[in-house]
Amino acid sequence: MAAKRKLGRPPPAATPAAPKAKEDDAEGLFSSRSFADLGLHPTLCAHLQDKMGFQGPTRIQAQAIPVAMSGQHLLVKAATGTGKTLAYLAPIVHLLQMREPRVERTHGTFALVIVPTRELCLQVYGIAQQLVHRFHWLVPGYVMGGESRSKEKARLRKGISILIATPGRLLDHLQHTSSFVYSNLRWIVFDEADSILELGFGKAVEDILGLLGSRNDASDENKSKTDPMQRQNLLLSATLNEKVNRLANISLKNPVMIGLDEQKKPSERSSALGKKHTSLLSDDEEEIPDKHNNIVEPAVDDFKLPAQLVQRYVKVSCGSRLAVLLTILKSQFEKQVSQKVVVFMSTCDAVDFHHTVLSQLEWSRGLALDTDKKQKFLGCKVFRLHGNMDQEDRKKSYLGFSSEKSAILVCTDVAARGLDIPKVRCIIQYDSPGEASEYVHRVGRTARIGEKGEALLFLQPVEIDYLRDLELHGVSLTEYPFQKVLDGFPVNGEKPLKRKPISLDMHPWILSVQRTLENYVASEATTNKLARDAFCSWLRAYTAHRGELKKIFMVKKLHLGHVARSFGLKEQPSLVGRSHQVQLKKRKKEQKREGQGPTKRRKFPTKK
Ligand SMILES: Nc1ncnc2c1ncn2[C@@H]1O[C@H](COP(=O)(O)OP(=O)(O)OP(=O)(O)O)[C@@H](O)[C@H]1O
Repeated sequence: MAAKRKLGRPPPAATPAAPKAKEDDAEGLFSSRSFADLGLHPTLCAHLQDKMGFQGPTRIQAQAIPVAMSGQHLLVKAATGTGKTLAYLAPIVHLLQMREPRVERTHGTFALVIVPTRELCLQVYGIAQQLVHRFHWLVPGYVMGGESRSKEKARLRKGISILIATPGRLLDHLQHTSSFVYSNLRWIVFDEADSILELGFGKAVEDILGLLGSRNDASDENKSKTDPMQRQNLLLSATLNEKVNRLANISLKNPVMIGLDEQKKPSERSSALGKKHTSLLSDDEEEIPDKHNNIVEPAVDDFKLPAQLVQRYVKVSCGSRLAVLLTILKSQFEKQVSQKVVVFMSTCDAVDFHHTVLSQLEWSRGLALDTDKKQKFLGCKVFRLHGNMDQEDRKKSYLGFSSEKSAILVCTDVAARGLDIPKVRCIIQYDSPGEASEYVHRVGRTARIGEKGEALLFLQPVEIDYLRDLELHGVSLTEYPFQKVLDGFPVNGEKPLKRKPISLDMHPWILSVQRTLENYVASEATTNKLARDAFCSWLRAYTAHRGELKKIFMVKKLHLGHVARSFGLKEQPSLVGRSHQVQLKKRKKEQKREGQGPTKRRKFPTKK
């Protein structure tokens, strides 16, 4: 056991190589060290243990905290839900609380944490608030899109020691809030660094680093505004990519790397970093640093997923997708009343439509035809979350779902990054995520910090090659036993005794759910409009898959009548808008070229 350090004594300087938690077993989540062993202040250690319930650091924390306290730049890649937030916040709080003279609000901002989404901003702010509980002179705060600028200005004027921010709003304040003091800035943290760049904040990040004088290639004029010698930058994510390389090249000097390429010698790293500064704006190959300049290897990378996560896929034909989703959710909540499920969709309109269906669809119990007594198909609360909601609704939804014991959250990828919602048991990816890294973050909302978790990916038979793409990243899924789930449901009040093999689309239960769904969508004008809008936006999103994925998610292989069916529509809505017309023309041209006639459309049984 390492000797305990004295109060206030600076921690020893770390070596460039990340210190390994020697006593830890290789696969375990937790380190065998204590927080005190890592050099954290006793008051902070006591608070972590007694008030936050953390008995000891996770392995990633045991590796990162001493390095962060040593003042070195840091690049961390670690699986979702392994405690990366504390890995950077605890050392910041530790170092700030012991600062002499004591930190005051008029000193402005010392630590800046940049995050990609508003919900993550609130979440990190919440953790910072807990951590400073015993150090009342440290003030955390946040600025983010959707909030009142003038109120934020007032808070910045008063002074915020640890500022959590989304990039756009931060840049806005850096440019327009003259009372924002950042001359004492010591830390810049990029949490979910790859996502910040993927979401198109590259230019904002460049401007932020420029204004803060924190680019390796900053002009002398900018550098003199602050004290870059004191600056420490940290980049973290469960998935790092080529773009992060560029950000690392711009903002990190001789970083210690944790969780990636640990064999690479420090000398290689430093020479790599010093050589070339690249832009965060372009995907142009020219801009990509050569292999020797890379911090994050560009090769296909294995993603680390929580070992206890059960990952499965269900193969469903397009027309039955929604009936199958409803059936799976029903079965999940019947098996276990108290649980939380997150369902990922590709577009905001799809979230709005499915949220309405999941929360409002009614049925006659057992799908018996002779009873008028209707009840909700799913009994639990359903929340929604996407980027087009207004800020108040977004906050309510996120906090509402977080505090429920039993609920469903229907959301876009706005909820995929970093969110730590307690007790989420199952992640359903109803629409495929596209990039494998997004898959990792979506499923990472469950099985956090050693808890159990399940993930289920919906795939159409024509999309099944996506499994191979995931396998390239070390992610492998097994098939979900949906037939068994179906067998558990009664039809016309009875569970069929002996079952002959029957196709899923023709199964009486699925047909009945589909009928219920279509009648509901047809009878409710608002839901019908939601369904049509969702249909159009879903198709647009489907055509937007990038690169290699275009070969798997091919819009020309879709039967639009079946797609309509998956939105509870009896007929395909007319596709308005230029992009659809272009798409249709393209489809026809391609069919002609391939010598096919228009796809034969199968008729579905009409409803009575
Ligand atoms: N040392 C610890 N002991 C117990 N629980 C911890 C510890 N550190 C963090 N946690 C808890 O683990 C959960 C996950 O932490 P956190 O959100 O920081 O993970 P993460 O690695 O940032 O995940 P993601 O990559 O998804 O953002 C949180 O609920 C947090 O409170």
